[in-house]
Amino acid sequence: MEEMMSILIWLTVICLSSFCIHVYNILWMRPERLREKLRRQGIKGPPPSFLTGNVWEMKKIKSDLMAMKPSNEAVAGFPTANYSPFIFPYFEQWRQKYGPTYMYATGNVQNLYVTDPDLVKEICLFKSWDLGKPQYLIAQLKPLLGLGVIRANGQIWAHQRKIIAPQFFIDKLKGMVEIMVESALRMVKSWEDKVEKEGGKADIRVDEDLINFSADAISKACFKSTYSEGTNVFELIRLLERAISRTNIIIQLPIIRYLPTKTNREVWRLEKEIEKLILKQVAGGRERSDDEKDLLPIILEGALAEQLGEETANRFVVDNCKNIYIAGHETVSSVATWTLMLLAAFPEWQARARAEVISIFHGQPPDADSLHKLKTLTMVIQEAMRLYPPTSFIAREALEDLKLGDIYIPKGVNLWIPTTTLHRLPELWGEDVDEFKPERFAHGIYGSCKFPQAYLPFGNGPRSCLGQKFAMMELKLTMMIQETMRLYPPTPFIAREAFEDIKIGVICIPKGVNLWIPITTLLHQLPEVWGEDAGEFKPERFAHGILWCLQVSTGLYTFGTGPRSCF
Ligand code: HEM
Repeated sequence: MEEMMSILIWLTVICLSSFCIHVYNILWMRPERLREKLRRQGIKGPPPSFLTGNVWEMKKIKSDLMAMKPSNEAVAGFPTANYSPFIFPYFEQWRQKYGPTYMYATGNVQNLYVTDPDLVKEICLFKSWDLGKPQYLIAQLKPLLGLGVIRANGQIWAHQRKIIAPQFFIDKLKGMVEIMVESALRMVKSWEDKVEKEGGKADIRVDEDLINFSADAISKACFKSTYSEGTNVFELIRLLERAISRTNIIIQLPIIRYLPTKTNREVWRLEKEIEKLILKQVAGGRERSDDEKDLLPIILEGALAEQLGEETANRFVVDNCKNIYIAGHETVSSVATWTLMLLAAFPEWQARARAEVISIFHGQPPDADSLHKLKTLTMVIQEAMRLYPPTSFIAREALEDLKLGDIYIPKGVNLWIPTTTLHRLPELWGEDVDEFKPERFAHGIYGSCKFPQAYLPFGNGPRSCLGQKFAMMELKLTMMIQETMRLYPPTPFIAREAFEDIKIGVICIPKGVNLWIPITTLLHQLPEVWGEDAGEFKPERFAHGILWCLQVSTGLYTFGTGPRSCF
């Protein structure tokens, strides 16, 4: 009996120590071996701590920065100043110290930060499946993205990309213009109603509306015919997104995701509900004729034709529905919001973009064929995405040992390309890198900077954004709303009250009198201001900017003018 006990004790000790060795190996030895291989090639980086890597240092650098007041220089540069050193101060500091390519660790995940343009190009254009999306992110975001096209690797990814990509070819997208216009018009109408209801002026949270607009457009593309049920799916996906963001963890141990914590239980419940709803709608959608089919049933049929089997095909549709929604709504709304902001801050570009829209569409509803003619608007959007790319990083993991340029990357290293930094490197873009200059794109992306592969709002190469054309169409259509502003500005009146007796021009205005300037009826269509053809769409009036086309310099009141103008 005693002998048995001692054997049991020994066995327990052996099991426990091998478990501890295993955990120690995962948490420290494995990343340390990767670091050693990188160090031997001359790659440097901040020294990591056990368990947390460089996370505490990142937090400290950030909190030190937050404790300081923003410099006047940064404030003065708004809205185009470089924000990257404020949001990711650790990356900027380390880049100054260790050069354009350095290593750092987040918990037990070993990373390589890359801003060397040649290496960036190699990474993006690398075709082998040995380079894929980071595995730890796949695990962390599994309930949200499953094994859909955004996170999948290897054969599974290739299958999905092959089926989904054709749905975003230009001939398929043509049919979506109508859907997008419908969503955009609904948004503008809601603004007009609000302005009217609130007596001629209203505060509008444009960013929130644009998120709803882009979500609306994606919902309709996926679930055209069962749109209202589709909206429910996307509401649940938003809840799931929020729940997952609460499970952010530093140390990557798979077991944490299986513990029945409150958040994990909520995530599991939402996952099930979403799956049930999507499959119900896809089943209904499949019964429709080919012409009326929505995106998801088409994807499902593609998956079945690839002989993936019913269960895998269902999984494929559910995951990719979530993927398309997540990839496509906040990215588009972020670019749309920044573009509107920049157009408001740079009225000369606003006028040029508007003139172009009017000259091409003559007040007619937009169609897909004419959208590509909007050269100025395209330049403006491209410059907005350079200054404010919605995706801050392109991420990859070496799934096998591989060589990129002169660097040997051991299996397990994660590569991070910071687009926000690459888009602001003076050595690539010139000394005016922080200025809003859409004209840098006058000869396309290839003529825009010394190393065009460093312009990565949509990524580049085999994993580049599938929805790029869809997004550009959506963005151009959103911006076209601007075009209607001269004849139909969202604010019909500019209102002021005289708080004292004052003199304006030759008129004495007594205290208490309210002044109403009717933008719509008078100024934007006034023949004395715009000429006898005031009521017509005439783009050429903006050919040399706003001031040139007006007979009085402040006739374009879309955003107001002077000290109380829209900022
Ligand atoms: C302005 C809007 C958008 C931006 C800036 C954007 C940006 C990106 C970026 C940076 C990537 C990763 C590229 C890489 O890792 O190399 C990506 C991937 C992807 N995007 Fe977009 N995206 C936008 C809109 C959309 C829309 C509207 C959709 C769908 C309707 C979409 C679907 C996808 C998909 C499916 C992928 C994964 C592709 C793959 O891994 O094979 N995106 N996007």
